[in-house]
Amino acid sequence: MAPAPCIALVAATKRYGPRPVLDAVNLSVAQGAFVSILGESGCGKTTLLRVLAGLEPLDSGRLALFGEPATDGPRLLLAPHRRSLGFLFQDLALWPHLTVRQHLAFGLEVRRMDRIPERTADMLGLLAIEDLAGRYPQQLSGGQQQLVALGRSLVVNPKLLLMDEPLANLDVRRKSHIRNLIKTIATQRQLTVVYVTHDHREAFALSDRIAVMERGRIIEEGSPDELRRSTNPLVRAFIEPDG
Ligand SMILES: Nc1ncnc2c1ncn2[C@@H]1O[C@H](COP(=O)(O)OP(=O)(O)OP(=O)(O)O)[C@@H](O)[C@H]1O
Repeated sequence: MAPAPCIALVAATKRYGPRPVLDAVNLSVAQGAFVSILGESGCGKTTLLRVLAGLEPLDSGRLALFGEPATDGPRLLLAPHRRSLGFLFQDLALWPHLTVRQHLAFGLEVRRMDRIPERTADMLGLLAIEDLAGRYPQQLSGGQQQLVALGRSLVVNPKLLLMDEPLANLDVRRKSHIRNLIKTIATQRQLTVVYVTHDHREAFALSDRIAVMERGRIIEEGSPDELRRSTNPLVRAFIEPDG
């Protein structure tokens, strides 16, 4: 039997006002897949991630994670900390009073995981930030802060990683460094990744699958090759903005 999809979202609808921000969204993501959600500002990408993380209930529709019911309409059946996921949101939310090492150790302590010093040291090494371990966020560059936030989301060994524009605000060199790092770690650990971006180049470079969102709906979903061949004018306009 095929393993349950990592994410099975069915008819997810969410309103803050009269117009739905998520409008009957269906999304199925296989375990180990790297999926980008591509769409313009305000189309509902962040809201979708928040629903997956369990930070937002739905008005209607349902979500299962790894075959386990997680959200059923307004009811959260699995709390965020029980969803085996890591997230990296646009606002990095680093804590001014914690050092880099303490940021990495924090999630391990909360989850009462073992071997905290070893796991912390391994993550510092993987991200090549050992020399920053004793620094506070205000003593780090933007790119270094981004690495700390990435480390904090990965150190707890999530099965699913949710990323909301993790490369925004970085210069080209740092962008490419962190993008390669994310892809390598995701492949090595067979992580399932949902990666939100409005940059089609990023989505095509990283993903196995891309879902294009427009006004709260997924208007097309497929492999990068399938999307390149799409005849949907909205999709074409999005992937060829200059063409
Ligand atoms: N808590 C909220 N209350 C009211 N409206 C909200 C709330 N959160 C989001 N919205 C609205 O829902 C819509 C979708 O927002 P969302 O943040 O999901 O979009 P997005 O695609 O992630 O945009 P961006 O790329 O700019 O981050 C927007 O019109 C936004 O103003």
